[in-house]
Amino acid sequence: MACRCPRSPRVFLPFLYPSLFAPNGICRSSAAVGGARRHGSTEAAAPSGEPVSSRLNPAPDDYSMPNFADKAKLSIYAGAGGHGCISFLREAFMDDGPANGGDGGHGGNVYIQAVHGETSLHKLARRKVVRAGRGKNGQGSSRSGQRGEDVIIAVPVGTVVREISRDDPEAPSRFLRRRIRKRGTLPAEEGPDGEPIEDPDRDKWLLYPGMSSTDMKRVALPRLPHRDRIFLQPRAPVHLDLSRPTPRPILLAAGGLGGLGNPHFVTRTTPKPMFATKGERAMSMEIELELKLLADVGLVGLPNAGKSTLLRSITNSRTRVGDWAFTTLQPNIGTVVLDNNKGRPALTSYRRVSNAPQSRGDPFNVPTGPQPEFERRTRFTIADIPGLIEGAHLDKGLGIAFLRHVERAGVLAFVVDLSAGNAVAALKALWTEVGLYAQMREDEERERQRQAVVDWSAAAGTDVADDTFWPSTMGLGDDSLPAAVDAGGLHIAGKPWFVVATKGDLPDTQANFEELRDYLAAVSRGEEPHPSGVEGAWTRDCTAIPVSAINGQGVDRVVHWAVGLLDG
Ligand SMILES: Nc1nc2c(ncn2[C@@H]2O[C@H](COP(=O)(O)OP(=O)(O)OP(=O)(O)O)[C@@H](O)[C@H]2O)c(=O)[nH]1
Ligand SMILES: [Mg+2]
Repeated sequence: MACRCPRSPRVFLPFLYPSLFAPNGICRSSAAVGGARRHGSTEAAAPSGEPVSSRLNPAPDDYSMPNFADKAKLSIYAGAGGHGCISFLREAFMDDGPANGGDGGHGGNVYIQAVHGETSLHKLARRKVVRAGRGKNGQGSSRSGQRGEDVIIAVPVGTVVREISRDDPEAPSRFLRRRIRKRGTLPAEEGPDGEPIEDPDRDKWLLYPGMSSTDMKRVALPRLPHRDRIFLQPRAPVHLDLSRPTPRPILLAAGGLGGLGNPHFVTRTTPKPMFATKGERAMSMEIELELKLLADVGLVGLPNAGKSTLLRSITNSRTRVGDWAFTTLQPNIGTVVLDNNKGRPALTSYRRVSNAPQSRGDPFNVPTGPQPEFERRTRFTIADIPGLIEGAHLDKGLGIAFLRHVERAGVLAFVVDLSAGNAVAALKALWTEVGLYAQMREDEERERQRQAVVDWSAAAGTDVADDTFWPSTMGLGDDSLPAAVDAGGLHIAGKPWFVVATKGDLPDTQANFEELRDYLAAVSRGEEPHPSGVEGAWTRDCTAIPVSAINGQGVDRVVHWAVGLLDG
């Protein structure tokens, strides 16, 4: 019986209806599979004329697609402190015993920690709200309330955390209290008509519920005792660049202090205090998380150039491959194993181990004895991102935002299809987009730094003492962007790079390759400017490696060359 599925344009079929191409698909027709999927493929054909699927030339439905998100916005709420308790001992023959109200428990803190094993922010993007536990109220018989539960937000290594806003309801009264402590009393001009303004701490007290309203008005409350915070709230705005795993969680929002029970206020004149303090209200914060994958080599290319096939050919990745543009819709990371510790390594490579102190204010930079300067590299990672098209910076195609995942790569590999027009023009177009992306990032970073100069400390509820302890901007990586903010695009153009010329197996590609090779030789000699046009960019040894990734030919050279550049 004839297939009842309409014959759509071949290019879109596998993308929209991969099930039609499944080995057991209902409407699978050999014409559709053989024709739509293969673009100039040189693979062996079965006697029926249908191409043989292989790992490097897989069916469109033969791929793995883990959940992935590289951005997330979170509202985080620290826990409020539990209230102190007003209670008196009651026992047989003692109906009016001493005060024995317990203290309230402190609120839970919210921390963040970069850990290996996390690869995406999709769970956090869905979660949206993170709340630490509230401290429990104190109880009679001097029983203190339980502390609220802490929450640790686990993020992948490579995550940048930015504070958007914070709300600390305790900040104004903490600020006033600090001034009172400094000057002894509130300045007269701060009250209306020169009257001293009402005690800002009045609403911090809990009064015994059995008191009459007149007693409540008349009760003489002592001065709120000064209490040091156990956890110092980081200064606003928080900016963390977690480009390494953090050995300990980093505090984002500190929980409120628990209230004090009535025994704290026993004095000779007030032996039976009918009051206790409330727990502090919790602070909340809006943060933005941005994941910049940390791969050693980043693949950059036009759509359909063969990036994913190349990744499959040198790693065990199961990224999707297809003969249409934008097959890849999210970044994929593959690992090239140089030494699986089972015999002779494929390649001997050493990577430099940084002994230098980590950048600005890293509180975890505890030297742990002498370290070797080099260590053996047993593997390296490659990131494959969606294809870039000309005008991607104007949001054409999938835009240029995915370049953030190769921004921190040690080496860039430009993948150019030799069968798809002039390779030199393609390379220049790619570099133009990369250059514009670099410019955009630097502008963004400059703007962010300009905003961070504003002193938010009083209004934002910062604990003054923590200025000395915790810088608002902390980079845990040597390559964090702020250092390169005035780099004029060099933070990307300064990286070592090379070109992988794919589909070399197709006819009439040799002349194209030779033109590309001659152009790169001229760039290396300094006769041609760097394709991005950036002054001082890396042009030391620009080369093009011809490969036929679909047949696995020439790809070993890509690995060797990449390792050579990574080793420096
Ligand atoms: N003949 C030949 N075809 C290749 C080669 N490399 C890839 N292809 C084919 O080119 C098409 C596109 O390959 P992909 O690896 O999906 O290309 P991509 O650059 O990842 O594409 P996007 O994900 O859309 O950016 C597929 O049909 C591959 O089979 C090659 O070396 N030779
Ligand atoms: Mg792809």
